[in-house]
Formats: sequence, C-alpha cells, structure tokens
Amino acid sequence: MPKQRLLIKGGRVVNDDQSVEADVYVEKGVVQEVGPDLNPKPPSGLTVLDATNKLVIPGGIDTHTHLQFPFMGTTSKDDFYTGTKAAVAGGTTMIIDFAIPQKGCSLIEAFDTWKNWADPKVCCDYALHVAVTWWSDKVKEEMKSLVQNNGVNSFKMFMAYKDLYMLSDEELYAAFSYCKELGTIAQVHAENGELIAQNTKKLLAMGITGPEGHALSHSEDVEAEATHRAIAIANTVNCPLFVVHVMSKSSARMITNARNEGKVVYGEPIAAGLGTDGTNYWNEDWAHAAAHVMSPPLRPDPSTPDFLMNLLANDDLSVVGTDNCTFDTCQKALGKDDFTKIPNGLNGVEDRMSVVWEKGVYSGKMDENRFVAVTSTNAAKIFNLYPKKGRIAVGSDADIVIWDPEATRTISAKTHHQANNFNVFEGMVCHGVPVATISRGKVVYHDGVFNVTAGQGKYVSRPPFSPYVYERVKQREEVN
Ligand SMILES: NC(=O)NCCC(=O)O
Ligand SMILES: [Zn+2]
Ligand SMILES: [Zn+2]
Repeated sequence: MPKQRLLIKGGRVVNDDQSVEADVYVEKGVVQEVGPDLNPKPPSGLTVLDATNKLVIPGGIDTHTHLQFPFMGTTSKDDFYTGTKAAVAGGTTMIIDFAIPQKGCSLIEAFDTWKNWADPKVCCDYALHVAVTWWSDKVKEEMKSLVQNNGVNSFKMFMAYKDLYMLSDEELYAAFSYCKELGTIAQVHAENGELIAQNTKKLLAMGITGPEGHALSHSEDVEAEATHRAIAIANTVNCPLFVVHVMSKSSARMITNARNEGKVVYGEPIAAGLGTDGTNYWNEDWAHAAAHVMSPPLRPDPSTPDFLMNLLANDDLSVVGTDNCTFDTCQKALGKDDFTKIPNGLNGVEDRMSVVWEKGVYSGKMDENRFVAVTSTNAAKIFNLYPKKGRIAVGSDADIVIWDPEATRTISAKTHHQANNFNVFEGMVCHGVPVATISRGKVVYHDGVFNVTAGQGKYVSRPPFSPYVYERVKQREEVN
C-alpha cells in the first residue's frame, strides 16, 4: 500500500527545546520538510490536515506497559490490539512493553513469545524491555544475544515479588554490572520484597484482608529503601539506572538526591500516580478500591501527585509511563478474601497524555516543551530512539499528534477504548485533546474515528550505548 503524503498546515510545531509556527510535510512515513507555507508538489494525492490554533507534537512514547500479561493467575485485559488502539486515541504512537520470563526460563524465549503476541496485533510501533528474574551464565549469554541480535537495550530487575521475580542484592549487583558492560539501561521495580512479605503476614494475622491491606503492606518505606539500595548498587558499578513506576514522595526524593550528587539515575512516575491517589484503597466499594491495586501502590497522602508533578517539571524525574496492566472487576475479584491475590495493575495508556497536560501544563507547572520532553523526547533519548522518535524534524519518523490545548474531554470507562470496565481517572475533565494521531505517516485516528489495522505497527530495535546516557557514564568513568 503506498504511504500517504501528508501536509499538516498552520500549526505550532512543538519540540522539547523550541516551538515554531510551521507546516510539516510527510512522505513515505518520514518527515520531509518543516517550515512556513509549504506547498509540496504535486497537489494531487496530498492529504491536508488543518492544524490552525493547534499544537503539532511528537507522538507520545509510553515507556511502561503490560499488554496481555499472564500474571497472578490471569491475563491482563488489554492485549496488543486494544492497548495500542487506545494508545493512539490518546496521542501515543509508541509503547515499550516487558517480556518477563519465569525464574529459570529463557529470556530469549520470553522475548520471542511477547514478540509473537505483539506483531500481528499492534496498531503503533513498539519495543520490548526484557526482565532478568534469575541469574546464571546462561542469563548473561542471553542478555548479550538480545542486545546484539534483537535490539534490546534495557533490562528490568525486580526487588519485589518474592519467590516469583525478585533478585537478591548479589544478583542485582551482577545484573547491573553486566548491564553496564553491555551498554544497556538497568531498570528496577524498587520495593523491598522481604519487608512486604513480613508486613503482609502481620496484616493478614490481624484480619486485614481488603485492598487497604495492599497499601499498608507496600508502605512508602518499602519503596524508598529499595530505591536507595538500587541507586547505591548501580552507582557502585557505574551503571545507569531507570527507576520504573516512582509512586512516593520518599522514593522521588531519593532519586532527586542521587541526581543532585551527579549519579546517572532516571525516575519514571506514571499517569495514575500523577492523576489520582491511594485514598481510593479505603473506598467502601470493594471493586472500586481493588481497581486501584498496583505495586508500588498509589499513596494515601493526597498531596503526592502534585509533588511528583513538580519534580517532573523540574527535571528531577524524567519521563511519564503508565504501567498499563488492566484487570476487570471479575479478575480483581480473585482477591475478594485476600488482598495478596488481587491482580496488580491499572489503566493509563490512553489517558496519559491528557492527564499530564491537565495536571502539568494546564495547572501551570510546566510549559508545552517540557510536556513534549516528559511524554516523548526523554524516553526516545534514554532508550536510544532519538531523533527518529521523540522529535519533529526532517528525517524523523512521522509519529505526530495534532493536539488541541483548548479542547476538553471527560475521561470515562463508558467512552474509553480500553478493554477494561473501570478507569482510575473516571470523571476527570482534561484540557488537551488529541485531534489527530499519525503513525509512520498514516492518519490512524482523526476526530474520534480510527483507521487502524492490527499488525501495522513495527518492532523498533534499540541499539546499546545510548549517547544521551552513556556519554556521561563514560566521562564519569574516565574522571573517576
Ligand atoms: N505494577 C503492577 O502492579 N503490575 C504490573 C507488574 C509490575 O510492573 O510490577
Ligand atoms: Zn514493576
Ligand atoms: Zn510494570
């Protein structure tokens, strides 16, 4: 099928470092020209999109999803079709999901399994982080192969989910050291799994079985301690660290302090952590409370979202993901009598961009350029996708969103495009609405109408030694 020729006219092109009034011309899925009053020839066969009074921004990159993830006795509801379709409706044109092997199982097989699930279904581009859930020489060999042959440049290590995915400190040390050697980014789920196990035992013995028990067992201390430990281990071996789903003030402070000390650490808050809070665990409707269960949990202190957003605006935190991992009410009911059995996860892939605009830009904490940085460009830089992704410039992939900063929409499970029957942002009125989403030069969503085909997205390889990250690592090493 020939690719659409597209002219986006009269908008304001916003990158992370500047905004200019300019047209954008796209051919063969790539940006060909950016400038005033473009008039590409021939005029026939050209689709023109009017962006007057609108922003033209790089498509969002969601650094953290779990689509059709087999987890806690069930499988997350949004698969690679519904999840990526919902993503483009919200202005996101690339997701990075996680291939997660069981302990003792092959990382390469997990990667292949996830890729086989994704390829026939994705409606936008995607990549895969791979989890390291155990440690051996075979794991090392497979990490190397994934980097060299499969375009993987990030590995996630769990400090929680004891006996399932959790690594010991010794294993973390080895894994971080090897990540550094390979030129990759070490990601951590930072929660102390031993403390969670002890807290859980105590709470269940006290007869606390509801969703509030989840929040109490996964306290802020549990997250902060693990964050601090991960930073210490990574810094010891000079490995760049990316802390996924930063949910608490305490953990965010650890990251801020480390960055102030010159350590190469990045923090990823998620849409839910910026848009809602952990008071929901005490909601008297069990299904409502359970729908918010995730790890680390949302924090009961209602000033947390604002605090995290301020750090994101400041560059103390770097990118916004979602940890989109949806389970419907029936699936959540697996934990009706025991909070430890409530499948962990919630939505965000569709609403991330609007939530960040509303709570970040509309509330006056950040400008349009910082919005682009935290929703797209910084992710592209850290994971070595830049400037193909994360920028509107000649030669970049035409992953573009026409964004109406004045329009509003009200988020609801009744109207969202995700497979789940609950939305943690229910009722939130958001300024900032994607009018059109373009994926590799194809208009996939326009004024509420989809033009997506399952499998049209591509797997994107990510080379190691991202210059944005590793130039600093190298410099630190030379000087030290
Ligand atoms: N976060 C969560 O609750 N579910 C997905 C798995 C993970 O990221 O830890
Ligand atoms: Zn996690
Ligand atoms: Zn996750």
